[in-house]
Amino acid sequence: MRLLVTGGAGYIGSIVARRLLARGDDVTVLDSLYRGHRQAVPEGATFEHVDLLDSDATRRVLEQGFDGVLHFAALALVGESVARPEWYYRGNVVASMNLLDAMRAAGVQRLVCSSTCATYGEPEHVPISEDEPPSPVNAYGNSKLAVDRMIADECRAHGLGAISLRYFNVAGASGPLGEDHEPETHLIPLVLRAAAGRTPHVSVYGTDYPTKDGTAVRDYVHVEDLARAHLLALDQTEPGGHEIFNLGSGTGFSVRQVIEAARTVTGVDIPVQEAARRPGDPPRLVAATGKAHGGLGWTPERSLEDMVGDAWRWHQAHPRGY
Ligand SMILES: NC(=O)c1ccc[n+]([C@@H]2O[C@H](COP(=O)([O-])OP(=O)(O)OC[C@H]3O[C@@H](n4cnc5c(N)ncnc54)[C@H](O)[C@@H]3O)[C@@H](O)[C@H]2O)c1
Ligand SMILES: O=c1ccn([C@@H]2O[C@H](COP(=O)(O)OP(=O)(O)O[C@H]3O[C@H](CO)[C@H](O)[C@H](O)[C@H]3O)[C@@H](O)[C@H]2O)c(=O)[nH]1
Repeated sequence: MRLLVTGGAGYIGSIVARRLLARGDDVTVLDSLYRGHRQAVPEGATFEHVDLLDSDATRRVLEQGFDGVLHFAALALVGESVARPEWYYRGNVVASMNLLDAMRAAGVQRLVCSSTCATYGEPEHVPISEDEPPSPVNAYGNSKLAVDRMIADECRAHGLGAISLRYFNVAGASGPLGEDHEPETHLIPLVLRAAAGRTPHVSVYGTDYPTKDGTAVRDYVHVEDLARAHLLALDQTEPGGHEIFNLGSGTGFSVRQVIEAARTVTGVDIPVQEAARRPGDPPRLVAATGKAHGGLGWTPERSLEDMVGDAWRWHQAHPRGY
């Protein structure tokens, strides 16, 4: 297939793009490089240095003709979204609207879009199924939910076939590609920075959560397992249909358990500093896995130790990132 990958210079998009190339697809990466890295665009992909907020440039890229789009490009920092919500509505909602306009004009009929468990906010039922009413608690989640709804309406009105994949906590690396965010806010890369001695300690945000050890629980999924789900989703879009799938392992790990796994993998007694809760962090987010298993035929295969181990190897090979 001829595919466009928006955000393909970023963490998850680059790894999915590499996998698509490996199965023989023709891949174009569109990225503004605002948060991504030119070096992360996999060899063999065509690169378009374009911002989705530039509607004319976006339209010109789509006019090249594609069988489908995988849409990863987004702003994705919860804290930043609370401080600057207008960036998030523009960068996620307006940018995605420009993409849909350009796809419609060019007659592109397949879309797989990155969504997030942040759309559920602080859910009433955990494990979280796709039927849980969305109720985001920050502008990031609100903007991503708006994108999912916009896509659903586009499908109904204009016959697009789309799948929104709601990732839980993505981690790990894949060959030459890994996680290099600046600023970095995610737990696993920060734990590994402390293990490498780049920071004096890792902070544990909140030790008074109603969980087994008092720290927040998340559902971690390996980026390679996630990449495989995208390939399955791409082949299952139905004209006029929009489906949502939660992507997680179904198992929750606390912050302390993640740090313990990193101590085992690295052999370093990683220093920890207990700190206050990070505002807006729910106590426990774990995916219900039934719909992705039944509907996509997807089950994650890699463990927390695999994620931490692969991220550690990547970190050691790229101590300063790309
Ligand atoms: N990392 C996670 O744990 C996680 C969890 C849930 C959902 N997601 C979603 O997955 C997607 C990818 O996340 P990531 O961690 O790889 O992020 P990332 O920041 O590494 O990658 C995003 C890429 O999009 C590009 N981009 C942003 N705005 C753009 C624009 N207007 N035009 C063109 N390019 C633009 C950035 O330059 C960057 O390369 C996002 O949509 C995010 O919301 C990520
Ligand atoms: O230095 C740190 C960093 C994080 N944490 C804790 O570790 C857990 C995981 O935090 P991350 O920042 O790694 O991930 P989040 O669960 O906050 O965020 C993830 O889920 C969000 C939805 O809630 C978004 O989709 C986001 O893109 C995705 O990375 C949280 O309880 C957080 O408080 C720490 O204790 N110390």
